[in-house]
Amino acid sequence: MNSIIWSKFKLSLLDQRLLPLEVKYIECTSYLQVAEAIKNMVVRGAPAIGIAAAYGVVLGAREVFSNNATEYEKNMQKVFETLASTRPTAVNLFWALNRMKDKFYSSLKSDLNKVIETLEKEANSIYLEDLELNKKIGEYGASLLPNKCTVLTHCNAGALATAGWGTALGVIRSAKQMGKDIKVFADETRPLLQGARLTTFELLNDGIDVTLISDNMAGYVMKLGLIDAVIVGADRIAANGDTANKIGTYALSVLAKAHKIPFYVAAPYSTFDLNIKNGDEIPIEERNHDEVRKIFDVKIAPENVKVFNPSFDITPHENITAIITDRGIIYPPYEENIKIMR
Ligand SMILES: CSC[C@H]1O[C@H](OP(=O)(O)O)[C@H](O)[C@@H]1O
Repeated sequence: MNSIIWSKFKLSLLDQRLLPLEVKYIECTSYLQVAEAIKNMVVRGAPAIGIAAAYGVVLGAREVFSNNATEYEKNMQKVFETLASTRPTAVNLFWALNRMKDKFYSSLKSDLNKVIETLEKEANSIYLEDLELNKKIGEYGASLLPNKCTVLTHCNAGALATAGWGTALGVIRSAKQMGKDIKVFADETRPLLQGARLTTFELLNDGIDVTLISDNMAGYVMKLGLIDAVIVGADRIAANGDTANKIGTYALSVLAKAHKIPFYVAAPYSTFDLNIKNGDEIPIEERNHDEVRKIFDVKIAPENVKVFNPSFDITPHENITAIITDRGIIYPPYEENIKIMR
């Protein structure tokens, strides 16, 4: 099931807020609609956010087109700024927008009338490249797993969070494809339940054995000896290997370390931000408090209760056994070995 479908100047986004209860696409014909969709998590997942924003630039380039290059450049600055302001943590958003910005300025100089066509080609290549990256991540990661293995994962780092196949779930898919006996425990992942709603949905659709647990069960499941490895996705990886991922990932890494269970991060090169030294520099998005007070709009807490709702946390590189990438598996010392991602 594609989370993102582009057809000439219309971007259809699978409304992931409704899954698994309803399959519905939101059709965007304006960059402002794409920005809203990213902000409201219609589309979510670091690579998917970057891909959607890239197509948002294509729509914007058509909406604000001007035959006057200076005016067009000014108009497009607003498009880039609007899309960049949607969510702060996943570096893939800024990576994709920078690629589109470079293409815009280079094509502006060559042929004003070819700008939109050039941008559409770039957005398509970002989409198709992500699919290839995920397959490579899958192959490298699957080689790490024993023939019979139970993996715990958190949130959704699957086909719905990417152009397809997935990063953490891509490793699981590739391992199954290699004939390995893979079972999965999926954390529900409060507050928006990407694990319960999206990961189980994907894995059941693929016939992969998945057991849903609430987040607070992870430690006990590890203590019972049911977990052989933890594999999660990422939203931004710093130059020392510190990794931003869905809230709850840090706690999982501490539990895995305590139980001597390997903890893997799976991510493409577009998730690395080697301009920042460590995780302290990664902006952590804080989201609407009702995301914690409600589930599917049903109140589960007093409406006037105070809430703290960080959408991500930082897993220190010391807790990460290895980072599985499209260029190979990176082991500590990360500051040295992460250089293959430059
Ligand atoms: C393949 S990266 C997916 C990554 O993005 C998720 O966050 P969100 O659902 O808020 O976009 C989560 O951190 C996943 O690991």
